[in-house]
Amino acid sequence: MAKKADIWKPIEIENIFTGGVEGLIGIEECTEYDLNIVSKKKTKNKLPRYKESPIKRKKKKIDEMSKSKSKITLLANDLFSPSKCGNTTEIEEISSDMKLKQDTLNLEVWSSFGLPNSILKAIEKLEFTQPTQIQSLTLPAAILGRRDILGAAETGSGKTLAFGLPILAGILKIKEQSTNKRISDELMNNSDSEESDFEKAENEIHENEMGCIKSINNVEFKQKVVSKPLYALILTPTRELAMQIKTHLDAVSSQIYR
Ligand SMILES: Nc1ncnc2c1ncn2[C@@H]1O[C@H](COP(=O)(O)OP(=O)(O)OP(=O)(O)O)[C@@H](O)[C@H]1O
Repeated sequence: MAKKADIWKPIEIENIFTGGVEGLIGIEECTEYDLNIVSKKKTKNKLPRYKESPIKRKKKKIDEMSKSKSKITLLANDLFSPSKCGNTTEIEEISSDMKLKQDTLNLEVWSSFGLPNSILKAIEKLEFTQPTQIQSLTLPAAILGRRDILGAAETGSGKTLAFGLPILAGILKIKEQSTNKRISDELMNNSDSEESDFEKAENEIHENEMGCIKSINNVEFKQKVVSKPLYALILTPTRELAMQIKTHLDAVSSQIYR
């Protein structure tokens, strides 16, 4: 890991909330990063040799960016604040390890971020052999450090999985905990244990249920509320982006439950 510096900075949120929430909400931003825009020569009279789908183009771009460390120099040396997370030695080890392995194709670097095995398998199946830079910087902080992160990186740099994988990892953890609890309850009560309403609702959920919603003004809610737990809510400025994120996270989660 590069030298420690205060690159992630707390954002003052005074005057936004009227008290009573101190310590509950904290936002940090990373401002000191460079985007080295690679200028492209104008090809006025030249037609493109071939056309690729936008997804293929993005994936290709990601592969190129993962190989070339110089294109985005996004440094976040203070991913984990020692006061909040404690074990900085472990974090530094992970990060330096990560740097060494960045050019090689293996899953060790992904697993050093604390991702569960099922997600690692999904990543392998999707052939995301190494994380992109924004993913390397955010995943350990979000999963191991349980930090809230405000990150920025250029389009096509892999931001969706940077926030999506911690969400999926968190959901898997909740599900694992509730399964363990159910098993231990059953053992304790010699089976026949009553499920709580929450557990019942949770069990009704299709394993891979993800959806896009659109907002409509002045909606009247019907009395009957479906009591399914909401594990995560991702808000996007456009419906197109919501669909893109859903497709992307579906691609990972469908591999998890295969
Ligand atoms: N680690 C990775 N290795 C290879 N491909 C990846 C990796 N992470 C993401 N991708 C692929 O790169 C493409 C772009 O990723 P993504 O859509 O997350 O970028 P983004 O930064 O969110 O872009 P935008 O700003 O346009 O929303 C997707 O097709 C995705 O499948």
